[in-house]
Amino acid sequence: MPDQNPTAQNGAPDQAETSTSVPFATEASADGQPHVTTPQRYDALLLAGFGGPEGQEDVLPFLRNVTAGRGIPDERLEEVATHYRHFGGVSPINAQTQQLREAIEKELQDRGMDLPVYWGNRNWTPYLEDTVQEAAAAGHTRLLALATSAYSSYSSCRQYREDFARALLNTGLAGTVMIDKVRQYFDHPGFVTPFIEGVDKALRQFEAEQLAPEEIRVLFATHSLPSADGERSGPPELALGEGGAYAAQHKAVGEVIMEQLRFELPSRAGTQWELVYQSRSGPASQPWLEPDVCDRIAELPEEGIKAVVIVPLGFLSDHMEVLWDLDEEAIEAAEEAGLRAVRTATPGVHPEFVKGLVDLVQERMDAVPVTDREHLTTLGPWYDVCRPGCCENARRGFSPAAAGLVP
Ligand SMILES: CC1=C(CCC(=O)O)c2cc3nc(cc4[nH]c(cc5[nH]c(cc1n2)c(C)c5CCC(=O)O)c(CCC(=O)O)c4C)C(CCC(=O)O)=C3C
Ligand SMILES: [Fe+2]
Repeated sequence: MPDQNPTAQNGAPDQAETSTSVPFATEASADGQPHVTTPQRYDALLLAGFGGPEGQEDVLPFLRNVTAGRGIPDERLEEVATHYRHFGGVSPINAQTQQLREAIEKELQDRGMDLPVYWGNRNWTPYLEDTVQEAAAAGHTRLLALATSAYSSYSSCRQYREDFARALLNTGLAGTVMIDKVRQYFDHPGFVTPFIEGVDKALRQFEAEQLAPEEIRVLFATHSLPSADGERSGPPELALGEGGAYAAQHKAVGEVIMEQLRFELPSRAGTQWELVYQSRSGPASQPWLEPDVCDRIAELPEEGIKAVVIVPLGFLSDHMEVLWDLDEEAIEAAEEAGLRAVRTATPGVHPEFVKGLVDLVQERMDAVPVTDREHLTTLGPWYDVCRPGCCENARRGFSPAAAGLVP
């Protein structure tokens, strides 16, 4: 019998979960193609979020859920706890995911699409497991998931797929309910447009202050990962090396944003950009993706930089990683370095982003041919169905995952 414990379970998989014979290959992947080529009838959407604490007493249990079995040192957890405590123990992420859910519901309604939107989290209530059970009880058995994460890596893609598999196993719904997942949307115009607007606005501000293009640096910031997870991000056959598909996707999106802004204003050709990482945890002995945003900011004055545009490229909303690690720490690093600094907006519930997400759902239901799928980089359009071995966790063994092709 699978464990019925309703809390998030990030620990070692139990016996039932290590079996590779669990039927998670969905109908959508049955033809073995990376893209879904036959129209699909989904009967509900599953918005899969990260989750965050709702009060001081939730902070430690939440952090334990996030880090279970992941070897994050206690000092780091205590430090991260103070970030949450500073905001009354409440992360804004749950309210933001709820707003996104409402915006998606409205967009679906406006298009006459009859799909209920269920919301479940990885690390806090409402837990995915309870949500899947609720959807099934209401008769919804063909779920299309949208995760609040645009890129490929264990933390940002596969872990959600493992969460889905675990939810199905723990509720006894594996084989009854299927969960497919919308492709990673890092290069979908709906995701990229809000960033283009934000960087444009910030550059205009600095340009109006008579800063030369060469004196402005655009820093695209994303969550750091253990280097081993970076290397394994994306399907193994792509073999993208250091940083893997995760870094390659961010760099490709950064390039598209800058190209667009230089096209609008050629004088911006002198403004350079780079990809930086934030929110590193893990033991100091373990290599993580670098450079760190604050370390880079400290070095920039020597390179003649006077202002930085800090772009939260890896995130969807202004949650704690943005409000603390960027708005407090990176902004403070810029002040110490004597740099002007602006942090640009996240997609949030920008109408283009919401429309883009619903376009992705529609594309999947209609099995739109790959040649007609919106994508702004040569890496895309990303796979509908994750390939075997995609984004595997370098630190733990195999766990079954839904929404992927079984080898
Ligand atoms: C790639 C990535 C994203 C982006 C994709 C996505 O959005 O999914 C992301 C988002 C987020 N990360 C968040 C919070 C945390 N992440 C942690 C820890 C970790 N994140 C990792 C990666 C990522 N994380 C990793 C490799 C770890 C190490 C432990 C592990 O291997 O799992 C820890 C533990 C303490 C610490 O180590 O910092 C916390 C508290 C919140 C919620 C913020 C809020 O509450 O408002 C959000 C949106
Ligand atoms: Fe994180």
